Amino acid sequence: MQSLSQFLASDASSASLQEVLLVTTQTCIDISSALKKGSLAGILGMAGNENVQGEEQKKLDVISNNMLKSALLASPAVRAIASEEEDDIVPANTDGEYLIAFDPLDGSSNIDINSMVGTIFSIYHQVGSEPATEADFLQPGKNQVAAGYVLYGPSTMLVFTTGNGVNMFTLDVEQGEFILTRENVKVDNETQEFAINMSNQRFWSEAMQNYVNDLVAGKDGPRAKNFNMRWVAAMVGDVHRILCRGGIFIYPWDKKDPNKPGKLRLMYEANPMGMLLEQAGGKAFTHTDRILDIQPEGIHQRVAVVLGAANEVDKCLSY
Ligand SMILES: O=P(O)(O)OC[C@H]1O[C@](O)(COP(=O)(O)O)[C@@H](O)[C@@H]1O
Ligand SMILES: [Mg+2]
Ligand SMILES: [Mg+2]
Repeated sequence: MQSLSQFLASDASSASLQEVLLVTTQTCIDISSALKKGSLAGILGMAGNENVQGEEQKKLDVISNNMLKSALLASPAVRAIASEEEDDIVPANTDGEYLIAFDPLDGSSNIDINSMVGTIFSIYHQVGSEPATEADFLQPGKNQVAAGYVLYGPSTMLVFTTGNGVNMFTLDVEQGEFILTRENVKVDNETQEFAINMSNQRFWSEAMQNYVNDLVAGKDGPRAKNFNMRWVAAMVGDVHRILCRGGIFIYPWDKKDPNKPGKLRLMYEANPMGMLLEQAGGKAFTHTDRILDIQPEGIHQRVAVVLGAANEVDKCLSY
């Protein structure tokens, strides 16, 4: 039974990257404990604010953001952070080597129904020698040195990569540490399961409507096989299912709100999940581009996402 710190020591990560990963994941253990208390701690419900993207913040969005922020800013290895719940980047230590972007609580609409949520993180090298600016964060996802998530489900799981494959850890609640429980996860090239929010169907491109119609047509349609559908409403839960048993996840471009051509955030959601999927042998694209190749224009940028089983992603894009 290998603990996270033992694993990291053998994973060829630098001491400072190990430090950043340990601080991040230890804070997620604290977030997990807070989530377990739920209503008893008076932490459910709305915070009464909006984030920079005009989304209403839940109390737990703010609590988990503040927990990660204060832990990471105190770590000497951290140069700056960027968060879905912060308007701007927050500089940390001038000698820090790493930039951390995170979605402190993904799927926060699930909190009030006691369903799956998670924390997603993405780590880059600081490039310049000056105090960090937003421009330092605007690196394509292929520059990530590590990426992962912590899923707060029936058990709390850590899934991450440092570019040497994807490994899964389960929180041992008694010991308060993550234990390696699944090594070198791979996603099958083929699948019969898709995830998309069907209620947006009328807003999608014609090509996306045709693709999903053909999935739903099952054995009687051009794909000649039946597909199952799942939607957790937390990307972290949908991606975890794909890493565990395969599938394709799509949050496509839609015309519902012209200011939001994609819903998911490039830096906090698409890039870290894209790196995980590629490391597991899958693919991650927008409608046209490999997600990890996108040159970000802003830290809160949104993109369309098609990720999962390699052959199914190719099939989707071929429409
Ligand atoms: O409301 P919808 O359309 O089901 O969208 C769900 C998607 O939105 C997100 O919840 C956005 O994440 P946040 O909770 O961090 O804003 C994704 O995790 C998820 O895939
Ligand atoms: Mg999210
Ligand atoms: Mg969030």
